[in-house]
Amino acid sequence: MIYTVTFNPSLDYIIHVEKFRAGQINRTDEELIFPGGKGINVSIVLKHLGIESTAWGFVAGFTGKEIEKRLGDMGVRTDFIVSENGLSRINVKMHSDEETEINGRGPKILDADIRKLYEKLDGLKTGDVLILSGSIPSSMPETMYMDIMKHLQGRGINIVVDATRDLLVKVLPYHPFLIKPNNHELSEIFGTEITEKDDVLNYAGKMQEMGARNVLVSMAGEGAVLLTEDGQSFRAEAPKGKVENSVGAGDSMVAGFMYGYMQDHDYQKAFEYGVCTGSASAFSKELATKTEVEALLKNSRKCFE
Ligand SMILES: Nc1ncnc2c1ncn2[C@@H]1O[C@H](COP(=O)(O)OP(=O)(O)O)[C@@H](O)[C@H]1O
Ligand SMILES: O=P(O)(O)OC[C@H]1O[C@](O)(COP(=O)(O)O)[C@@H](O)[C@@H]1O
Repeated sequence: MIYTVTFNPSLDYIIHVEKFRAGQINRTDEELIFPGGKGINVSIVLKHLGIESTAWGFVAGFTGKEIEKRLGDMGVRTDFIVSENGLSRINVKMHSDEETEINGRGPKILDADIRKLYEKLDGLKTGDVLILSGSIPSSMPETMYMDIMKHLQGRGINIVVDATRDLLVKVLPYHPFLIKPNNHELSEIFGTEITEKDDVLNYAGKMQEMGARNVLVSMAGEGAVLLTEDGQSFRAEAPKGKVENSVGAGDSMVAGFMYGYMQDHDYQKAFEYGVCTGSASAFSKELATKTEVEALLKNSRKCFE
């Protein structure tokens, strides 16, 4: 069974403003609202690909209720912990000449809420997949993901981590099955700009030396690279298409990779599904559907040569 954990779910409010001017009144010409947060997006895309998962995490207030309701309408199974403190955030994604994002801090999560999460984690079984994804509310320690991995050590659970900076670096000694930084996040970790695929692979290798098993690095419109625990490396150009909304492309990539991997444990296939699912989401207003992913896979063979 697959479980995703989203510490800081959101309602993603996606707006289009023809010409955004800072410091002035701007008006939108299109508004969309979706449940979001990285683990939640992974659960939605897995559902689109035909795989059931359960979305765990913390929700609060009326926004939290709306997130839960919308996921239920999509057929995504949720088992959230309802926090009595504040509101789940609304993250604004503005498309104008550029894409601008303002992500909220999120509600305060109490120790009692965290204990409830650990009760759920204690029910995990050998072979389960746990996907820890996204930021944590600012009230929580940067050791949170590491603490969870430490707690689950030796239980045979495959853990995927998609997070930034310390939250990610601290889990490496606990050997996550997969990490998916983008090249900018990798650059932040190593304090140097990493843009070329050769360099990305080199730094992905350093993340492996620090303990990661498989390292998938996304590079938005430049594609991706993968370094596997059995010593293989893969590179891909990004499939070509018109970008409609790249929010959730990284999460879609994680879902696509896990879907591809679960077919027959083949890393090439996992990588191809990962890249094409990421791009299919970027080329669509909403998160990718299975039909969109498979059409892109068929038409993007050149990207993997
Ligand atoms: N502009 C784009 N054109 C084509 N594919 C894209 C584009 N942006 C993202 N993707 C696809 O989605 C994947 C993840 O995107 P990326 O933006 O790197 O992730 P994140 O959202 O985590 O930063 C990329 O590796 C690529 O396959
Ligand atoms: O938890 P964070 O890092 O603040 O990110 C939350 C945001 O990331 C998203 O999950 C999208 O992530 P990606 O574009 O990186 O795939 C949004 O749905 C959400 O608003």
